[in-house]
Amino acid sequence: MARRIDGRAQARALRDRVANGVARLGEVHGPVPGLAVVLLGEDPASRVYVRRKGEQAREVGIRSFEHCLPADTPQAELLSLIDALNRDPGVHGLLVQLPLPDHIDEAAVIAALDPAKDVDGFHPLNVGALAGGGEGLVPCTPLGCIELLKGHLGDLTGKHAVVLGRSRIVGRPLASLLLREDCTVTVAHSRTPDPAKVCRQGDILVAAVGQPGLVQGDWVKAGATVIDVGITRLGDGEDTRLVGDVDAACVGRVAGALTPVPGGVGPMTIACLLHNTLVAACRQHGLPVPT
Ligand SMILES: Nc1nc(=O)c2c([nH]1)NC[C@@H]1CN(c3ccc(C(=O)N[C@@H](CCC(=O)O)C(=O)O)cc3)C=[N+]21
Repeated sequence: MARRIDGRAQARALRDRVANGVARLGEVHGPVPGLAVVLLGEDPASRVYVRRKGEQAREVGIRSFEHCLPADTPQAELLSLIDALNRDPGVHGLLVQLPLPDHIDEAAVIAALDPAKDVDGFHPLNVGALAGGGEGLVPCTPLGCIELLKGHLGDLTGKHAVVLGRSRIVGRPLASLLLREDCTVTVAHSRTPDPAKVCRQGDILVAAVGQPGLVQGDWVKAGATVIDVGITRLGDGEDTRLVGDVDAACVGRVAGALTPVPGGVGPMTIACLLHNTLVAACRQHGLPVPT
């Protein structure tokens, strides 16, 4: 049976490190890091994440500002809120919850963020910095995947990593991060012929497509480390459950280690958001980033 990689425990450890970093900032009379989250509309799942981010931010000593606006908020109003938060010296990290309602131009909103406060790492300057090997802010979910992999495997040098999915938010930035860790990287996606055969080559396999149970036992090399990024809520009403992109029952018999859903990548994503907020606050004040 595959070992279960405990995302909750690793996320807790990362939050402890962030809390220490925040406390050390206080000792040198640095800023209290602040994180602003903007949410448009009533999507209940998004509200849960926003609340969770707020609670965990406060636990590590980060100030949390939540802006929940109605779904029909005009784009101009959203842009002027972003402008105000860009200028607010108490806000070091700024995140707009995605997806946005149809009448909003997502690219325009992301471009309006101050890249130094863009703790999601979605602004074109941060995307470019990551692709070019520079020092920007890195998207939280891919960063969480790297943390989980290093926590389990240690050094990733020379491992063949297969990323299933090429999204802007996970697949693409994760491929860049794995290259930075000196992996051999293959990206497979919806137009890849025989994706099972490609995935089977991976010492590391990361599934990030949002298709519940897509990855079966014969998609996985024996002993591989498998990270399941997909989080899909199945069912309705009272009777719902979260499922990943990996069919855990059969993959668990082949893989060496596997992240669960829930309790895997999700909690690490939030911990990395807090980490990015600390990093952003330090850089904005010209202070060294605690490690
Ligand atoms: N600008 C932006 N940045 C995001 O990072 C972002 C976003 N928009 N929009 C929505 C998605 C989704 N997302 C999750 C974060 C944590 C869990 C998480 O912690 N999940 C728990 C379970 C949560 C539950 O029980 O519902 C787990 O996997 O164990 C899930 C999903 C961040 N997102």
